[in-house]
Amino acid sequence: MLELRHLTRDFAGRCAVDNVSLRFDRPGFVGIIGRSGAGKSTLLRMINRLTDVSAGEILFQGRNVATLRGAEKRAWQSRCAMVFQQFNLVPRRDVASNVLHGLLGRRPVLAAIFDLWSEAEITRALAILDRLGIADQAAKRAEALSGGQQQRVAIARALMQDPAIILADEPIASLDPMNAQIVMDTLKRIQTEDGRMVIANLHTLDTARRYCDRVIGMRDGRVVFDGRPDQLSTGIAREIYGADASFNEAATSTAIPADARADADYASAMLGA
Ligand SMILES: Nc1ncnc2c1ncn2[C@@H]1O[C@H](COP(=O)(O)OP(=O)(O)OP(=O)(O)O)[C@@H](O)[C@H]1O
Repeated sequence: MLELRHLTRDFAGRCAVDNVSLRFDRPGFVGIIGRSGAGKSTLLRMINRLTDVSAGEILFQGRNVATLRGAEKRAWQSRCAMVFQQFNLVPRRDVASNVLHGLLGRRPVLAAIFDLWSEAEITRALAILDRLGIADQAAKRAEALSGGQQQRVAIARALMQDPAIILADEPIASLDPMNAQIVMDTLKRIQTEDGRMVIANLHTLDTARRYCDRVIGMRDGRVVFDGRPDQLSTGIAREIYGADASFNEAATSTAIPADARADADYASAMLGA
């Protein structure tokens, strides 16, 4: 489905991503972990073409998308929607408009300038918000919502693009544990129910272990681990994070409660599950 071949990115002589080759044969929930500066964001941003590649190929269904330009590049960007740590919504616009903005890459310029959405598009945006448990927020300004709600709006905007892949760059790093859980549960649900691929940069090991089918560990721009979460031993984690014998897993914990029934119930209620 997606293959990265010898993907490399240099910034002024410094190699942020160094000759990374990875295959993603089927949709799954992939977590990328590593210390700050390991190259996780640069890797995701290259896949989405927000950052140009210095060398290498990004093959999606056999076609190299790393060299696309103009409309073809925008079409690829709608196939692999990004979700960011800071949500990147338009704060003063209402929630429904923010979700509809997911269609901007596909619209004629004039229709986009005047926000000319069809009834079918509006109905779809509201249905997505409903699915994510935030339909009642549709008319509010995005800035009036909590961080967790804003991130779900960002996910709804991504879904509006009907992407094959969702690239999430530290999607829960700005959220408290309860909201972090709701957002991760939302991404997981989208992955399993829709069969979309989710690739998420995660800053904590426990989240990667809990949600991912596959974990990729990066260090200094290179892939140093690629396996199942149960293969992520403390020793391997040490290697990924470059920590010495004093490495303590708790230091990489978001503290999403591992077994908190009340939180799980709350999350399910919020998701309308
Ligand atoms: N636009 C840029 N210009 C110059 N250097 C950059 C740029 N973007 C990233 N880098 C450098 O590339 C390296 C990898 O950064 P990147 O943000 O990809 O790492 P990361 O693993 O996502 O870290 P973090 O979790 O802190 O975001 C770092 O040394 C960073 O300073």
